[in-house]
Amino acid sequence: MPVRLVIAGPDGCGKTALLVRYLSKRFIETYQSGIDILYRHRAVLQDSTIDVEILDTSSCERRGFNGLSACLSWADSFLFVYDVTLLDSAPRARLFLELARTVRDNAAISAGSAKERRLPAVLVGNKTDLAYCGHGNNKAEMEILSSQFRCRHFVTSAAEDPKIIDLIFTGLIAEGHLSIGQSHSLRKASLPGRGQLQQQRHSRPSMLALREEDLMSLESRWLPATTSGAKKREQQQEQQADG
Ligand SMILES: Nc1nc2c(ncn2[C@@H]2O[C@H](COP(=O)(O)OP(=O)(O)OP(=O)(O)O)[C@@H](O)[C@H]2O)c(=O)[nH]1
Repeated sequence: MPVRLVIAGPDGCGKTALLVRYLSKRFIETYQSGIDILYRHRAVLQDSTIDVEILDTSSCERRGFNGLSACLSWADSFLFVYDVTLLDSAPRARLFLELARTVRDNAAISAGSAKERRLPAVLVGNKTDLAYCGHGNNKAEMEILSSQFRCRHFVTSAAEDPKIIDLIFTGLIAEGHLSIGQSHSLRKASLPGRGQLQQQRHSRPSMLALREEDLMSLESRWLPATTSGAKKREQQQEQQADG
């Protein structure tokens, strides 16, 4: 049974760059954007090989709460990426973590299992090589978040830090592999195939039933944060282009 890993985060934070760096050891300037891609990979960890499926998501915030929930409920572990140069990363990362927490808790309730003590997730701040562009000063907030959700936190650069990226992915795969026996009943059986993933990007696939109050409190915060985040990023990109 392969370990399933989902990579999520705001547009352009470097999700694909991190994954490509891990898989190919290379950094490429331009990647295809706007589609989900499922990678199948065989990881070698301490003399054993582990099959891994890694879903590189796109347009996470625009697809909204339900679309992202469906991906999260498929996975064994999560990698949430944020861009260290942006000011509004902490509240946006919190939404991703809260959504993952809600999905996992509801899956545990449905399966009659105990809720997990810690989230099988890693929070990764990317683009440290661009910190001169105006570091979002998120570090303390991110540390608080990672301790609240009991997940690890790293800052790195897909452009410059291949060793840390390798450690992040191999650690998460090893963790997923260890926990798979306990938690596989919490997963959804399947994810749409690659072609369908592209077609269904903005649709609302079936998902685990979420409690009404969780849904309202999370979804109401999800949409405004998305809009303001996208606006700020556009403004920052314009400023960088002008400068
Ligand atoms: N300088 C620098 N640029 C980076 C780094 N990581 C990614 N980038 C650049 O940031 C841009 C976006 O990277 P992607 O990997 O496509 O980001 P993404 O999160 O997959 O984007 P979407 O698929 O649109 O959500 C690309 O131009 C990358 O080359 C980094 O660590 N340093």
